[in-house]
Amino acid sequence: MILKINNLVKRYKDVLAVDNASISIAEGEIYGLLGPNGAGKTTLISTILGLTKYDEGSIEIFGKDLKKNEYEIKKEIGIVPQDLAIYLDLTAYENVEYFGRLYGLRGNLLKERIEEALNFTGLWDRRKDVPKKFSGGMKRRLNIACAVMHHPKLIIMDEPTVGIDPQSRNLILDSVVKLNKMGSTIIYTSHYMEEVEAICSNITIIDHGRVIAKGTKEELKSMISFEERLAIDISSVNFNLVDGLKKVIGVKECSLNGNKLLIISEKNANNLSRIIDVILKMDVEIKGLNIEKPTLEGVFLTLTGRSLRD
Ligand SMILES: Nc1ncnc2c1ncn2[C@@H]1O[C@H](COP(=O)(O)OP(=O)(O)OP(=O)(O)O)[C@@H](O)[C@H]1O
Repeated sequence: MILKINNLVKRYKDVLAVDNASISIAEGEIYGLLGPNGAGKTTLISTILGLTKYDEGSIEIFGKDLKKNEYEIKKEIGIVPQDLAIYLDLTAYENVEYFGRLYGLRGNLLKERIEEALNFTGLWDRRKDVPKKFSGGMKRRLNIACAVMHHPKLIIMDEPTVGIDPQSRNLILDSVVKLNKMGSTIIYTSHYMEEVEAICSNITIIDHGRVIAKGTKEELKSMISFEERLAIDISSVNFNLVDGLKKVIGVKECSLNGNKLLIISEKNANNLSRIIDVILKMDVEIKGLNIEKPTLEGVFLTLTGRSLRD
């Protein structure tokens, strides 16, 4: 395991920010930490980085106790914080160079890594510009270039796509996948479930400082996929249709709302072709069909009764 958090507790006076959390992350993963604002993601990350002291539990990184090996461990971690950590008066190139020197890189290796980091964040052509002239998304990308240019074993990204344009967002998501392929394990925190769904292999969902669910995307979704929902737009209303569809094996419920049929079937009913057959035999045309799949947002909603978004 690259990171092992056991029964971690962190209190800020009366606020229990992390409540007995246990998380294990294997090498090579893009691991998603998903939770709404205030769930405790940032606190969890600062304890992993040794920036915030915790009250109970333990943290092991690269198989070593964090408290006893903090300096050695931190050298191998790259952090992309929520707040920008770049120098607005230095050029993009000088910013990455500055961090490279801090990590102890010199000479040709330093030059290679600067070029690599600026290229894969899409900023090489803007290397001579100062970030004062950059958009929010470009500044965020420069932040990433600075944080990862030393090829750390573990990269922690704290909501790197909040409030930025879609082009920068896509570039950042692509660069996360590239960094992972280049050998880094990545912890990615977000409250955008579609991002976590797109890039993460394993996910922990936290709420009010507690781990409320963890597993692969499929495992999490199967927690709520005890039924399958199908919405069908039809050309004309035929009331015999609902009765006919209710007789199809596996159909639990069928209702008609205007020209839209909603059919709920048991999980793995495999009855789509039978359903279509029944509709077409009644001379009703199918205008559209949508199989509603379970989402991580749905998992969160089912477990907490609330949406992930503010
Ligand atoms: N320094 C602090 N002092 C007191 N309370 C704090 C402090 N930092 C965080 N908290 C509280 O701890 C809880 C967890 O906050 P945290 O910032 O870790 O959540 P988060 O999931 O990262 O949210 P966000 O996405 O908004 O950053 C919140 O209730 C927050 O108000």
